[in-house]
Amino acid sequence: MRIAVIGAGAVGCYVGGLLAHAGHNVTLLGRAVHVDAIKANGLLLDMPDGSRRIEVEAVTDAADLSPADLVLVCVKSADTEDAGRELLPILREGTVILSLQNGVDNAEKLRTVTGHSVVPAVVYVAVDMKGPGHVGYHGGGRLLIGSCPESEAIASAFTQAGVPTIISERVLNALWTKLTINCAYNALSAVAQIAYTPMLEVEGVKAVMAQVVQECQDVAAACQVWLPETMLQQVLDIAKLMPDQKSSTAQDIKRGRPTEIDYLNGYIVRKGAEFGIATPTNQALQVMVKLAEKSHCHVER
Ligand SMILES: NC(=O)C1=CN([C@@H]2O[C@H](COP(=O)(O)OP(=O)(O)OC[C@H]3O[C@@H](n4cnc5c(N)ncnc54)[C@H](OP(=O)(O)O)[C@@H]3O)[C@@H](O)[C@H]2O)C=CC1
Ligand SMILES: CC(C)(CO)C(=O)C(=O)O
Repeated sequence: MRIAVIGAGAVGCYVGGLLAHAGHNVTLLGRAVHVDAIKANGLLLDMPDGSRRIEVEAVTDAADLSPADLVLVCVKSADTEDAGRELLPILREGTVILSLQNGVDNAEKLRTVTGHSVVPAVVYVAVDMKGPGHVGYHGGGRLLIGSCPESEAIASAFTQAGVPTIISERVLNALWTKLTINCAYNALSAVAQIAYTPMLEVEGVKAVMAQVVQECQDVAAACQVWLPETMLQQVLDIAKLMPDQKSSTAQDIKRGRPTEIDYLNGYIVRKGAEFGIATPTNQALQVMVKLAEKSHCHVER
């Protein structure tokens, strides 16, 4: 399968690297710092059983990409539309675009920009870039992808490559469930730079999370998405699953990078406003992260 990965960052390098290792024809499109390192030394992937170097094509210019059977969009949500415009020349009639991103409307944005059908995916993996062309793995690894005629072949290729993938007719629900978890954890962990277990021990935190979840449920219902009745319990259980984890938003703030908060709590606020649903807790958390972005913006790169 000819695969183009738009966004040679943590998720793109992890999934693209494993697919290349399994023998697929993969090209990563990314920034020079990572592409130069990958060209010089291969992609370095740290796994629990040791590190491996993977030979994989990498380019910085979309014009150097060949037509693809499968395009994986792995950029942060703020970059989705630009990525969609960049991938237009490599699309053919049968090309499948897969959005490997958090947030619930990236596939829709890509559909609008490309005029092509796009399959959403939920990414249950924790990875980061430890340095140029160097991916660190911290857990998980599964994907849930939406259904399309090619889904079976894609899921099978991914699973064989070490990315266990299942197909779901309810991928939008799963994306909303993940969004709700992100809304409850990411901002609180970010503004305090605190891990989940100590965070939940602070008086009032669970009550704030319950308010966030209720607002997400109300907005989801207005969007015709029904979150599970056990949503709050699922949220609270995350801290037991990853007690020492700090959110990706906390990590972005620490590194002085822009966060995805406008597509997490910010999305709930915007959609709530559209439907006349009050979302004061999500709004307060969004604003707190925007403030933290401003005050921490040159802390650590
Ligand atoms: N990391 C994780 O464990 C998980 C991430 N996700 C989601 O996956 C998505 C990707 O996250 P992640 O991999 O962590 O992000 P990263 O920032 O590590 O990777 C994205 C990379 O794409 C680059 N990029 C952005 N736009 C373009 C473009 N048009 N052409 C080429 N390169 C581009 C970015 O460069 P620059 O920074 O210079 O813009 C960056 O290097 C997000 O939606 C995230 O929420 C979901 C689950 C887990
Ligand atoms: C699930 C969670 C909250 C784990 O840290 C996450 O997805 C994130 O940090 O963005």
